[in-house]
Amino acid sequence: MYEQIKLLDYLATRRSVPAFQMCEPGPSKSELEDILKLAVRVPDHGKLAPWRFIVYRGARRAEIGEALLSMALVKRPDLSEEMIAVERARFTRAPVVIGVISTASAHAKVPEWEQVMSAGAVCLNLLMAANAHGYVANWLSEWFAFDEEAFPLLGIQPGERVAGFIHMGSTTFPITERPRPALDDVVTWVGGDE
Ligand SMILES: Cc1cc2nc3c(=O)[nH]c(=O)nc-3n(C[C@H](O)[C@H](O)[C@H](O)COP(=O)(O)O)c2cc1C
Repeated sequence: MYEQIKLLDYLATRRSVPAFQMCEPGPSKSELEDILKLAVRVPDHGKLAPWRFIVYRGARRAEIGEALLSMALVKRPDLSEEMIAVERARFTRAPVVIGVISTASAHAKVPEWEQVMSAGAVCLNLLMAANAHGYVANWLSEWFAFDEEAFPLLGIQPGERVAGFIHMGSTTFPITERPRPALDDVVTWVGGDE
């Protein structure tokens, strides 16, 4: 499992697992505290900590799913049975969901863009910290990350934005690789020699 391997091997094989392939157990509260302590160790211009966490656990996850389903049905009363089940299960696929909330705002010295990117770094760090504790994880957003009508339900304040909902748990599925970009497609070399 991930917690036993060398950093280089980890980075070369790290993968997310789809939330619907997750199961119990998820991290305990004390493991989550350890995971969150690791996650906040990110580059953060100005030491503003322009992000915060909302940890969704236990029975409340099912209540949130029911409420999201009600909201989805108001927008799309013709939702298929399959999508009704999907909406209902949004927060119960994984044992733990952590909302990474960007609190970025205008600042005299630190561009808001940099504050937002720091929240993205927190999300990746959360995936890695979960893996280091033996759990699988996935960084999702989904429609309610962009629908401010859902924010009160999720505990998100006006003006805040969702960097991601990080799902964590265990899995019985094999973790498969996915295609990665070819370096030639994404790298421009400037200067240097062979
Ligand atoms: C900001 C962000 C939001 C994402 N939201 C979703 C989503 O809502 N639904 C989805 O299926 N995948 C979403 N993904 C992609 C998943 O994280 C996907 O499983 C991931 O790209 C797998 O990559 P990895 O195996 O390298 O971790 C999102 C990724 C990012 C970076």
